[in-house]
Amino acid sequence: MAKMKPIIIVHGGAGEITDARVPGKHAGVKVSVKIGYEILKNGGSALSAVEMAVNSMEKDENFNAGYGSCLNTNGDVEMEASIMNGKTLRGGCCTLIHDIMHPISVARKVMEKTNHNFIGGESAMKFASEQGFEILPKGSLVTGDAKRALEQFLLSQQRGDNNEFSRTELDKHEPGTVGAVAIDKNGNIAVATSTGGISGKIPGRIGDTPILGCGTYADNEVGGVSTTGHGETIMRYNLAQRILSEMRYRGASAQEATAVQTEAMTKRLIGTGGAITLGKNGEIGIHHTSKRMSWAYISEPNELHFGINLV
Ligand SMILES: NC(=O)C[C@H](N)C(=O)O
Repeated sequence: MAKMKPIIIVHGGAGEITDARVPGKHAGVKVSVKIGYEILKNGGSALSAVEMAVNSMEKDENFNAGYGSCLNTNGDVEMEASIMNGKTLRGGCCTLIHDIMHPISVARKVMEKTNHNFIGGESAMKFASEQGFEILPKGSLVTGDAKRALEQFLLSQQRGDNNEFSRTELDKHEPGTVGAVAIDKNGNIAVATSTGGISGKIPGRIGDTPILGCGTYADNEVGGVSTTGHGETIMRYNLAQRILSEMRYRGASAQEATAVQTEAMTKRLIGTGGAITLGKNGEIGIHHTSKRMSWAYISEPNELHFGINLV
């Protein structure tokens, strides 16, 4: 296969994102994308690059994944993640994970060590433990910010100003899902997305992030997409798959497809979100209908770009 120039793009979540949160977001996505690019530059696989890029944001409390995840109504963390290999179209997904720092690595094990795509709940916890993942003491991933976000949610519910879509105020307190899309020197594409979901979710709620075609999709023949935003909306719209279809069947560029489909989703279903996309030749797409979405990418030769506002 022809040698490709490696490239990686990451996101740190779509939402309201207050000014106070911007520096932490910028710092976190920059660290993440550098880790991923270093792997690609040294000949590593796109899969390892996206996994490690996401790992770095999972342990950073500026993001809603791993440590710092949003809390459900019981005040507990329930996380979910998915990873996909664009060469084989194999995917690994997990949900209802708790007390594990790196759900994306559990997802990778599901992909590589089982004949299945998706494992959830206590069986997924058992699987993770058998695979050697450390199960942290209960509550280890809960941060003060996540507790405050849940308090805001409960208050807004009492006030009755919390409908399905208008989470604008709530959003300000949430730190944002994480994702990464990469192409390695062999032209293989991989995508990874990891989240704590949304504050005040019903225990057991499953969102878009662990679902292939919604939160994550990779296909070497077209490209890769990782999404973030209102999960119920993204799931119903199949946002990642729609962006890739726009590229495959209409010949749209990665940027055009990402913008057209993200806008169309919000127009049709109200809920907002965003996506990062790489076309199979390394073209970039970044768009969001939320106020902000933090992102960063590095392409040859070592050029780092990052941002958070719509351009
Ligand atoms: N901030 C996010 O992207 C949340 C995630 N999409 C969910 O609804 O679970």
